[in-house]
Amino acid sequence: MSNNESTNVGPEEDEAGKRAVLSKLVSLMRKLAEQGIDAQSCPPGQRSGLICPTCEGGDSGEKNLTLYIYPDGSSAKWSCRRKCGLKGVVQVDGKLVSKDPIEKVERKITVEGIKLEPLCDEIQDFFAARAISVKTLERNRVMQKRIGDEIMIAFAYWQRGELVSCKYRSLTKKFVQERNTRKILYGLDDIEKTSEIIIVEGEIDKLAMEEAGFLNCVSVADGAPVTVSSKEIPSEDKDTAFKYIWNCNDYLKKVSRIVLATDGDGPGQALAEELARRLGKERCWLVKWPKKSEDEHFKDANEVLMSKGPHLLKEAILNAEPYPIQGLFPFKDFFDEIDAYYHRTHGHEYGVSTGWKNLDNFYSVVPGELTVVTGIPNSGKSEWIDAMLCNLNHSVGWKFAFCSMENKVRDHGRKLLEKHVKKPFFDADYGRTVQRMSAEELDEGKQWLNDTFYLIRCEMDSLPSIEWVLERAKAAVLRYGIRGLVIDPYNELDHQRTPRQTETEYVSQMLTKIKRFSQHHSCHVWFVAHPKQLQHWDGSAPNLYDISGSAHFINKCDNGIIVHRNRDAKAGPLDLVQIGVRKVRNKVAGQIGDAYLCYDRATGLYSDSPVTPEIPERRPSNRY
Ligand SMILES: Nc1ncnc2c1ncn2[C@@H]1O[C@H](COP(=O)(O)OP(=O)(O)OP(=O)(O)O)[C@@H](O)[C@H]1O
Repeated sequence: MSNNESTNVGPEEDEAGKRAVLSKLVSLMRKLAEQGIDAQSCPPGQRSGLICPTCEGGDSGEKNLTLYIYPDGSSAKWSCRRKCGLKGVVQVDGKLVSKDPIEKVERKITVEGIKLEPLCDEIQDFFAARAISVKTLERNRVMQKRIGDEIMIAFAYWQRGELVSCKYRSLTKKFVQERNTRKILYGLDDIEKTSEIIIVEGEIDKLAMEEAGFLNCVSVADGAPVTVSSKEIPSEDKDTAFKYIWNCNDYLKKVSRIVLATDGDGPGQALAEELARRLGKERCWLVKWPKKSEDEHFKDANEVLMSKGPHLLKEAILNAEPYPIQGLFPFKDFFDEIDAYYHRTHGHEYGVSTGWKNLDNFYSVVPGELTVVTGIPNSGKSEWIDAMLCNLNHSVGWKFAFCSMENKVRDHGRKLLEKHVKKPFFDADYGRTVQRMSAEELDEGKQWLNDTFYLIRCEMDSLPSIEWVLERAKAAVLRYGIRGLVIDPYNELDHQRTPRQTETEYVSQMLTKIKRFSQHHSCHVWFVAHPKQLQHWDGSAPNLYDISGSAHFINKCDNGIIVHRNRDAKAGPLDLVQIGVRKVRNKVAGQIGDAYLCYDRATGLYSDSPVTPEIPERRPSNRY
């Protein structure tokens, strides 16, 4: 109403209007009271919270019913925020428009009303053939009904002494259900006082369970879905296929252990999954039916009872396994792997020797691990890794992928060929002592290069991201069967961080990705990282903590190695190389310590050094 209109209304008319609204409100309150809603204290024009007359606010008795009375007193609407489904609208001059699905569909039935009869001999024989006793049939009040000229088994659905619904099954396996009755679980009263229950897929399976001594069993009311739904679980009022679960929630919510003994076929397992999704997987166990033959399992409880008897059925139920929860495993799921490890059937369980006896005690190469290699510039990190890969290829035939952005391909090829052929590529100064490799040796070497190494190179101007590199490495595992990946060096990758990400967080996440790749593909990764600019460097070997970027390199790697070479003729031979193993997570693979190798400039090969001199380390640390 506009301001103009309100000023035009006289005091008498105003009073008459108020009286009309009041009279409508009185009628409305009466109509609401008929619905069990006491709206006496609810002012019109605003939402009020009341206790729902259907669900009574659950155990906590909360005021979940929202009632709204229109300001003119002409009508009111309500809905319950709990999942009882009560909704409705009432008009003073019109009828109740109830939206309550239960009100609409629920029919009250009785044994006499739906004309149930005691079981005839034929049906008793049918059950006897299925190993179901008369005693069990009687306790479950299984009856029969004539529909047309057919006699059907009547499975009565009781709840606290009241007949709620009835399902009929002909001997030829046709099913009919009493229409417009409330859907509940079959045998519901049997689980009222138990904390452990069994859910089966059919009424006859419920009876079979009783023969095996389990009374605490219910059957679903409807059959099984064909597959598991890919959608979220619908809200209670829309979850029509599983209405029987929601309707029995008061019984089910008290239960701590639920054994799902649905059929072993696809739909039966889909039903188990749908039930577990609704009931909570953490309190569900799953039955695996025993074997029927070499490659077939029994389908359900009744089949096991008929073929193997009550003891085996009982055993199957007692052997139910915890329902699988994604990401949560019992240790026994890994026993095959542990056995294979113990018997060393996969190979390389102790790690593969790098090819140098001096290093065998400290470091060997285990598939699926991450080794971080550091050392000051020009210390020979790349040379040593290349030499090791050549050794690994010669000893166990492994293949590798290189992501080494600093190397020109032809230079890298030259260095690898020299190690393989054991001769210099050129007859330049560095190799004058040994004869140059022949053209034939080059050809054979090229073939070996091609069969052994794969190159991950970003042809674009931009630097590759770690994800980009790992994607190609994965392809190399699948296509060529590589067993190792070298990323050399770390600072040649694109390290764009999100605005809020610290370098530490970034490094941690990057290394997690690398480790996941290496473990998943059983592929060893060597990751070369440079140390920070060392101030006042005295020529000694750096420490793992000197790696530029973050301490995560040391924390996350399985092995940490420092390559260092002597550049002081007074301190020892100039070809002497120190391989400092500073971290070994897996004691099977090695231990902390130093090995000394000799470097041959002509061929780029390393050999075991006969001497083990003391080369002082910068900032000695007892951490690694
Ligand atoms: N012990 C050694 N004695 C003499 N020269 C060596 C020795 N080790 C490596 N070199 C030479 O040093 C050069 C650099 O080696 P390499 O590229 O492997 O070092 P790096 O530590 O990986 O260097 P950067 O950190 O710059 O990548 C190569 O020419 C190699 O032949």
